Formats: sequence, C-alpha cells, structure tokens
Amino acid sequence: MNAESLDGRLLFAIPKKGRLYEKCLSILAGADIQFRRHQRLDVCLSLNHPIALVFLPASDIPSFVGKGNVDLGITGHDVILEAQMQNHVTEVLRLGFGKCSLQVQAPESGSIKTVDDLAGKRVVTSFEVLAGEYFTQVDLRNNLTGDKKTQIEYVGGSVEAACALGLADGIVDLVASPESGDTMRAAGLHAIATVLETEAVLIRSTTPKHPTSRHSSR
Ligand SMILES: Nc1ncnc2c1ncn2[C@@H]1O[C@H](COP(=O)(O)OP(=O)(O)OP(=O)(O)O)[C@@H](O)[C@H]1O
Ligand SMILES: O=P(O)(O)OC[C@H]1O[C@H](OP(=O)(O)OP(=O)(O)O)[C@H](O)[C@@H]1O
Repeated sequence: MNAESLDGRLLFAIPKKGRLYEKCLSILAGADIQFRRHQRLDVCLSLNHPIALVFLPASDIPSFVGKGNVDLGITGHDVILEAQMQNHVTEVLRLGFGKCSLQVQAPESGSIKTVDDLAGKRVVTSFEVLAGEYFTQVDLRNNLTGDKKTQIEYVGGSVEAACALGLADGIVDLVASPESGDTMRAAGLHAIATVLETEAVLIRSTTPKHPTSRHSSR
C-alpha cells in the first residue's frame, strides 16, 4: 500500500485491540463498511466505500485525529483528556459503550478512607495527566507543597497490583460502569473518589490538516 492508494479516502481510526475493539467492529458491520484486514497490516481499504480504516492503539487516536493525520476516530473520552487533545478534537457523537469511571482506589483493609487521607502519599496510575491534575487540587487544599506533594507514578497496565506489591498507597484506574468493579474487588481495593466518567466517542479533527487536498481527486 502507498500514499496514493489513500487518495480520495476518508481515514477512519479504530482501536486495534482492547475493550473498544469488538464494539467498533460491530459499528463498521452495522454501517456496511466492508474490509479485509490482512495479518500485521494496520491500514485497510474499504471494499465498498471511499474509506481507509487505520487500526491504532486507543491511546494514540486522539493525537492522530487532533493533528489531522486521520479524519475520524473512535476512542475513549478519558484518553482524549489524558492526551490533552480536547482542544484539537471535536467529539461528534457519544457511542454508548466503553462506559467506565476513572476512580481513586485504596486497600479496603487499610486506613485510607478519603482522598485527603491519600494526600502526600504514593499513587500509581496509567493516567498520570488526569491523576496529576486531580491531586494538584487535593494537595492545594491540604497545603502540601514541594516534596510533601502526592507522588504520581506511571505504570502501563495491571495498575491494581501496585498496592499489594508495596509500590503505592493508592491507585487511579478505570472501573466499568454501571456493572463490574470485579478487578478492583479482586485486588482488595475500594473506590474512594471519582475523577471522571467516560465512554467511547466518535471524534474528528477540530482543525483538519488537509481539509480538501486528500479528497480533491474525488
Ligand atoms: N473495564 C472497562 N469497561 C469499559 N470500558 C473500558 C474498560 N476499560 C477500559 N475501557 C475503555 O477502553 C479504553 C481502552 O482501554 P483498554 O484497556 O482496552 O486499552 P488498550 O487498548 O488495551 O490499551 P493498553 O494497552 O494501553 O491497555 C479506555 O481508555 C476506556 O475508555
Ligand atoms: O471494572 P472491571 O470490569 O473489573 O474493569 C476494570 C479493568 O478494565 C481495565 O483494564 P483491562 O482489563 O482492559 O486491562 P489492563 O489492566 O491491562 O489495561 C481497567 O484498567 C481495569 O483494570
């Protein structure tokens, strides 16, 4: 595949794996967007529409869309805020799946019952921007400055293991809503605050990079 084969096509980013993947495939099927995904190839041309599907990590989609490298995408509202791309993408439609809450959690058996109990301690998360913003406010109201401030540490996954392993006093992680919380409970954690509610959204670039050029040959 080369750049010319994308000429005249709408580029549509889809999460390549994970929690949103299967639902996205259902949406494509429901819209009769037909494609054949070859093994190891992350760009596929639709067989019946002037569309190219680009399979990307959910966390990269806000930046690809926000910078105008692709035209449309599906990802989580949480991921857009974490990537700090909210001023560069427009959320066109809420999709009603991928619903979950980003929550502050602590060991159920311990003494931490509120976020103020966690202030100045160690928090592990994959959402270091959102957790950082949240605990900046917590630190301010607890008058914590300098090296007294809450320490936010990034991990790429399996966040809920951090407390049991002695890496953290609390975590910030996603909990499915309204249903599950199974991962949190299995790790002996309980939620003490909600940072935000999120779901999957359809996004487009607020300022498309090439508003006409790629589609000019149509
Ligand atoms: N348990 C869940 N229930 C519903 N939606 C979820 C859940 N966990 C995550 N999501 C949504 O799906 C998005 C992608 O999360 P997922 O865990 O699938 O990441 P991933 O694509 O596997 O990437 P990574 O490799 O970084 O974990 C999240 O940002 C969130 O919007
Ligand atoms: O409320 P629950 O139904 O238990 O879902 C919550 C879990 O789902 C997500 O992780 P995921 O399973 O996608 O894997 P990850 O931890 O590797 O990101 C999230 O990070 C939690 O761990």
